[in-house]
Amino acid sequence: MNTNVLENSLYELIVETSTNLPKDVRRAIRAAKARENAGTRAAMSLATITQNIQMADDNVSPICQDTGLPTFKIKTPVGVNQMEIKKSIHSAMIRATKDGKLRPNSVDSLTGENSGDNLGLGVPVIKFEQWEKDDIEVRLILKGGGCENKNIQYSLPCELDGLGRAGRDLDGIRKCIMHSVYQAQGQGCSAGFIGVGIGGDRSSGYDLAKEQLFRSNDDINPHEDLRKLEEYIVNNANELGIGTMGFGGETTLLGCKIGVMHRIPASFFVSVAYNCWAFRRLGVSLNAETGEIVDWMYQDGEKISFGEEEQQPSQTPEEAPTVVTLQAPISEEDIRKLKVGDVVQINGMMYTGRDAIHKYLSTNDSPVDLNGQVIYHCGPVMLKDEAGNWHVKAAGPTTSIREEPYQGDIMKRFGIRAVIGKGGMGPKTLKALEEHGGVYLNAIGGAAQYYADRIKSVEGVDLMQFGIPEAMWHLKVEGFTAVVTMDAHGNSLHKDVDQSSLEKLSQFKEPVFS
Ligand SMILES: O=C(O)C[C@H](O)C(=O)O
Ligand code: SF4
Repeated sequence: MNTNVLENSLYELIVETSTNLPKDVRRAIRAAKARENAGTRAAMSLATITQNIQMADDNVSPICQDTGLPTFKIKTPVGVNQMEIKKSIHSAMIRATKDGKLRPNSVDSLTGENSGDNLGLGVPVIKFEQWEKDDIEVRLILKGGGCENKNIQYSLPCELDGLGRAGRDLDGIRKCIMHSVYQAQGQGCSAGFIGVGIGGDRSSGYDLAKEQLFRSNDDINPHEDLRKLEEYIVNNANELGIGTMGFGGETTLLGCKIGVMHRIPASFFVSVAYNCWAFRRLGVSLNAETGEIVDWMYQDGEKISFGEEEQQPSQTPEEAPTVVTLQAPISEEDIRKLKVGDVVQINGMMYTGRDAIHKYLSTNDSPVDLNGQVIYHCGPVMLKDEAGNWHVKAAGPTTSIREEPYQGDIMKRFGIRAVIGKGGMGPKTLKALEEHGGVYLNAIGGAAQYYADRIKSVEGVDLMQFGIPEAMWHLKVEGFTAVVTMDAHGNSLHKDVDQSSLEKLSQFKEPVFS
């Protein structure tokens, strides 16, 4: 096999997977958009999502800045050199990272050092299998961290919030899956897709769950009980009212695929792999002699483009939210005027800060004056040009709840007035927002192209020792739009949606499959 051709084919697979959402996923998102009522937060969020999908297509740039943990699943005919394929994957990954199609995402778990090229111990994940066919099949999923963190594994029997006892039967499984959707709230960038593995042990159960994410969203489960369960879950999970980004709404779940395997008598696991709407998985068939791509997977049917006319749903004046323009630095008085539900448009500076920065600021001084400023929970994809200037390639929000232990104290200590992220924060931050005069602003998770477009220049960077995604980038923005979901008056949309969805979950307590 010609290794250059093979490397090019794998490079193409990586770039397409990161930038071009598969057709089955696009169909599900389009259907969800059609279900939302015009003017609601869910409809506006879905309009941003579809606009972002289109921008990623047009710019050939990452749909989401978190290009995830790459997992390759490969089937080869007998006699193909698997070590050669592995080497070509590694060089294709390095190239895709240099070209800004992947974020440098591989971090040493002990030192925190980013390898810079997306390679590392166990990264990327590559799994080989042999088969009888003549072609090589390579499937790739780029699974982001926010949704991965919402995976959950149940050991039956167990007691579940809102649902009571889940026993070792089909109905207990049903309860676990309903609960898994509830517990993800908006933090895995709903509306999501779930893969479920029934049985196995803790590791093979999760493998089976992830295997389901490689099924086409439109396929029909040949196992009749599982087909019924999949249908039940998609229909009823959408009654939970969590909605896009956890803002409330008609669609919470876009797909559910369930697989089953045997278990040993003492164990009964139900493992759920949650994937965000930015469901990046594709596959190719390669000619085993030449390494050329002969076919693409998941690409049946018409390609759905999300054109201009679809972008903004029409709004009646009374439904339209209040839009407030903020110029950073922002005064306490202006912040206290904001209420949950307001839409803000930010102009001026914002500073990125995520996990490493929050930990750092809890015991160190800030490299810049943050008084009145805005912190953006974001780990962007950045590229340096030949003149040494940085450019933003993708820059959506990251899950904020991870900063809950630090956020309130840091806001007070440095005088920060607003934090932007996604998925909301908890009671400690809510209390600090009230005491100090601060707001939490929710941006649309995954909309990395949409937000990159609002960033007009990169004015500087600090704490680069933490690596590109974790450094503190100084960004100048214009018209950066986000929704107030936690205000300085003790209100939190996240708390409200959590409570109302728990009440709705409890309506699914009675047995269905007994
Ligand atoms: O790492 C990121 O940029 C985002 C992450 O995927 C998240 O959802 O929190
Ligand atoms: S930010 Fe959201 S869309 Fe992007 S990888 Fe994380 S969970 Fe997925």
